[in-house]
Amino acid sequence: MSSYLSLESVGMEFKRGGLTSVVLKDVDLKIAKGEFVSIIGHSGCGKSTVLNIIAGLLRCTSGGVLLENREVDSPGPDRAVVFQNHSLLPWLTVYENVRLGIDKVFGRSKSKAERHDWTMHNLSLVHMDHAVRKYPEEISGGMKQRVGIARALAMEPKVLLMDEPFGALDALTRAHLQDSLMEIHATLGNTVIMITHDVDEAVLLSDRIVMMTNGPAATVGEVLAVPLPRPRHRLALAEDKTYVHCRSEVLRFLYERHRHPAAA
Ligand SMILES: Nc1ncnc2c1ncn2[C@@H]1O[C@H](COP(=O)(O)OP(=O)(O)OP(=O)(O)O)[C@@H](O)[C@H]1O
Repeated sequence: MSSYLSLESVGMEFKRGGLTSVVLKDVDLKIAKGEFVSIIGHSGCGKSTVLNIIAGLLRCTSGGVLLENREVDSPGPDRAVVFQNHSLLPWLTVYENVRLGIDKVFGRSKSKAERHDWTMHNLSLVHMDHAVRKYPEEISGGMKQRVGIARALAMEPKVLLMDEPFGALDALTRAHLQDSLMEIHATLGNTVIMITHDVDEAVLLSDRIVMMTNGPAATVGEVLAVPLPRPRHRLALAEDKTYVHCRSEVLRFLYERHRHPAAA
């Protein structure tokens, strides 16, 4: 069966001077359309490297990535990335930051009025349509991440790639953004791959959690399905048996079966 996105025996080596370091080895993963997948693993195991290979920002040294059966070998608007620290252009307003990418990708296919509407639509998806005239320095960290997500969604990517998107935010803001992301995923049905260090975040948001072994030569250790119905509500889940079980499975993987060498 062919999958929507597939990583086939992906390997990555970095060469520096005469030294070669094997970061990833035989990473195999198949992701279905509309699936929400989290990648979790100890610091430095290679999560960002996996994401950057899918994004086309890095080329793997063996194996390959297929999206709808076509090989991924360069960045493209079909794979939008949201990083931990927002990458908004400080001299542009919230509106202009989102509009810029829309003009670039849809300059020919959408009229000016349609591009305006599309900008506003995506800003309202992340509840930022009230701040269109503000500059990045005038809004909070959480708001900047919202705008970054709007900018990524506006590309209508086939896959939304998120590298610890909420890692720099306080717990409350993080919870709000997680709820918004679940809402967006429910509305648009996008395929999402998210790196996180937060076990609760992984269980709350994901259909499956990919747990990576420690490097060097890191690979997929285990994949945990999260069979919780949606919509999911954090308060109701706190004592839900399936939730608690998934949470402890991930913790067990990280702290028993694949304890970080630095902590051993
Ligand atoms: N361009 C590069 N050249 C050499 N080594 C690299 C390069 N990029 C990453 N690495 C190495 O690859 C390994 C994996 O890095 P990566 O950033 O993918 O890990 P990570 O799991 O995302 O870490 P963290 O959770 O701390 O963000 C690290 O040992 C890192 O030093």
